[in-house]
Amino acid sequence: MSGKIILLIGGSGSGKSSLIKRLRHEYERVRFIPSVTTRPKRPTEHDGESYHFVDVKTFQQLIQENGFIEYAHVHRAWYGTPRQAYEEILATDGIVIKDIDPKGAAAFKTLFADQVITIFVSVPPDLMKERLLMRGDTPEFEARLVDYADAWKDRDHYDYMIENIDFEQAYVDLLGIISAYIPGQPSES
Ligand SMILES: Nc1nc2c(ncn2[C@@H]2O[C@H](COP(=O)(O)OP(=O)(O)O)[C@@H](O)[C@H]2O)c(=O)[nH]1
Ligand SMILES: Nc1ncnc2c1ncn2[C@@H]1O[C@H](COP(=O)(O)OP(=O)(O)O)[C@@H](O)[C@H]1O
Repeated sequence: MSGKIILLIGGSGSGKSSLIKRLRHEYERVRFIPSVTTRPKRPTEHDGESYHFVDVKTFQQLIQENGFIEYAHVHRAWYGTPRQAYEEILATDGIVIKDIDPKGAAAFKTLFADQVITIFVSVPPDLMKERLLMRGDTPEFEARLVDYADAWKDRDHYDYMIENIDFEQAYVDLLGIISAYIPGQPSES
């Protein structure tokens, strides 16, 4: 297996999804496989784009069928990485990017070792709070900030760290880390 998995770790509102969205827009060879979650869908989300939204019973069934590479309980919901789609990409020289919680990142490193590149996306807590409020996240808000404080303590465990204050700069920093792994040129769209 020669594919690469880029994992973005960071608190809610650190900008992981925005960085992934921009990268996918510019580099069509970078794949994104939506995870499966029991979290309620946000008004701006569509099923099958950011996530596949399922109920807890369906999630449990997928666990029993060995449908996940890893799964974890984060912020009151379950999240799982679909096994089949990942294994297909990893069997080729594909590149896949995803955001994941620290436990999931550790599981990926154990399973796929050097195929995995972990990047911690940091953001000052006051900006994070502002962005979450702008996104309309009021419930579970404090829990998300506490989780970020925990993740920050472990930031040295990751291969790289980028700071997302200015989005363009953060994106350039991300590209600087991963462009060597992206085959071909940016897409023209
Ligand atoms: N372990 C694991 N964590 C995931 C997966 N998908 C998303 N996450 C993480 O779950 C947390 C919550 O994600 P999300 O509901 O999108 O909230 P947001 O980070 O506030 O936008 C984040 O830390 C994600 O990186 C997955 O498949 N497995
Ligand atoms: N550098 C930035 N400056 C201002 N707003 C940002 C920046 N990065 C992300 N955002 C905004 O902050 C909110 C949370 O970003 P998002 O990418 O959803 O974070 P995450 O996926 O890490 O939870 C979104 O509304 C996004 O547009």
